[in-house]
Amino acid sequence: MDNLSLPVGTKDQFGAEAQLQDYVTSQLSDLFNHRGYEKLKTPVVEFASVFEPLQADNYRPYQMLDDRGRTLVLRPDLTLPVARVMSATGIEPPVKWYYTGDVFRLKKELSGSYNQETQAGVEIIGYPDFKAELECLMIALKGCQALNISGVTVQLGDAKFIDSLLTKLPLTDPSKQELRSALFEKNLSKYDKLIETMVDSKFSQFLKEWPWMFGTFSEVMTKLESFVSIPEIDEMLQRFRVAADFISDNFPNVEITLDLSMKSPQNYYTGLIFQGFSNSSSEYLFSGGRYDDLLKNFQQNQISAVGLAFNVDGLSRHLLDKKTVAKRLLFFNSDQWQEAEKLVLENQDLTMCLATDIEEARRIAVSKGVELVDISQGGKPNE
Ligand SMILES: N[C@@H](Cc1c[nH]c[nH+]1)C(=O)O
Repeated sequence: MDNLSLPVGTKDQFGAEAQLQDYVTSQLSDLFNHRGYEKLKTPVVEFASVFEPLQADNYRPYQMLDDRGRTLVLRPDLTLPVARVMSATGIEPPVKWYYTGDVFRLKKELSGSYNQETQAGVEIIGYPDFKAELECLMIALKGCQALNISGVTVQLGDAKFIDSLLTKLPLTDPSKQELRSALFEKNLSKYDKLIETMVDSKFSQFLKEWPWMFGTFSEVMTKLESFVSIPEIDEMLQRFRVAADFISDNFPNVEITLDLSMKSPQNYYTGLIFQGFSNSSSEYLFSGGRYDDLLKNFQQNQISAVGLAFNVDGLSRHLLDKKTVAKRLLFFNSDQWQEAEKLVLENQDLTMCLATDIEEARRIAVSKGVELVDISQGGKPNE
């Protein structure tokens, strides 16, 4: 029956999984609040044009028409609406926003991922200094700390690394595009063929190693430092060093990796990009970066911006593996409400059993595999 099934890529959530999402969102909102961020709420439905700057392949949105025939979408991203708000309202930067909400990204069928994801994030608008990136890294890692997530790795990269290098290569534009996609797809036979023509270039050694330019921060940096120096790239390396020192000074247990052949997670990034992972899952915990040009899609003026979003579902699943203590059931008579109410308030692991009689209460306790506490005969629960 169709009315019992859900659209592909969606799911119902209940019990601990759904509650943990609330917990994660509230812990993160507390963190944002304490650091002086202001809340911003935008609609779930927006005009499709707001999201034009996104990578079409990754972010196919759910579409619909309004009553005037204009195309609307369920938002596939929460950063673009912030840029729209800034441009539409004329709110003066600098400003630090936070938000929590769902994004909708149509994934390939059978990909195993869901099309609705909950995010909680911040956007720092109007601060060009690298302090803004460091503040985002601080929030990302403090958030993980507040949720007790251990074994965190931060992967650093730069959205402009690939293009800065490609512009220096003696290749035609179409070949540069091909080289870029061969690198992203890790299609080494295609990649090797494309770099064959550049054996005599001063970049030849680097080009050979490029697909392997990922790994622990110190390994990749050591490799990089031995290659030709290019001013734009030297600046990026300097930023990587500052970010890595900042992370290790403040979070000595966090691992740092560098990936210089990865595709930027979002088209709109223009500088440092970072993503967090835990050693027990391949899902990202948080993802962010600098996006100085995004507001130009909505207005004349360029405004500096950096932000990040936490993957609330991923973080909740992470916590779900560790927790879930079943509650004991408290059976009581209707004239014992006050007593039962007090006990439930005092004992966090007790929940009221609303059964009519003790037999029914016993059946429920057995079926749920939890302990039954019976005060209907005047007894007291053991604490
Ligand atoms: N919107 C980005 C995360 C981000 C927030 N701010 C900057 N980047 C994402 O969903 O991946």
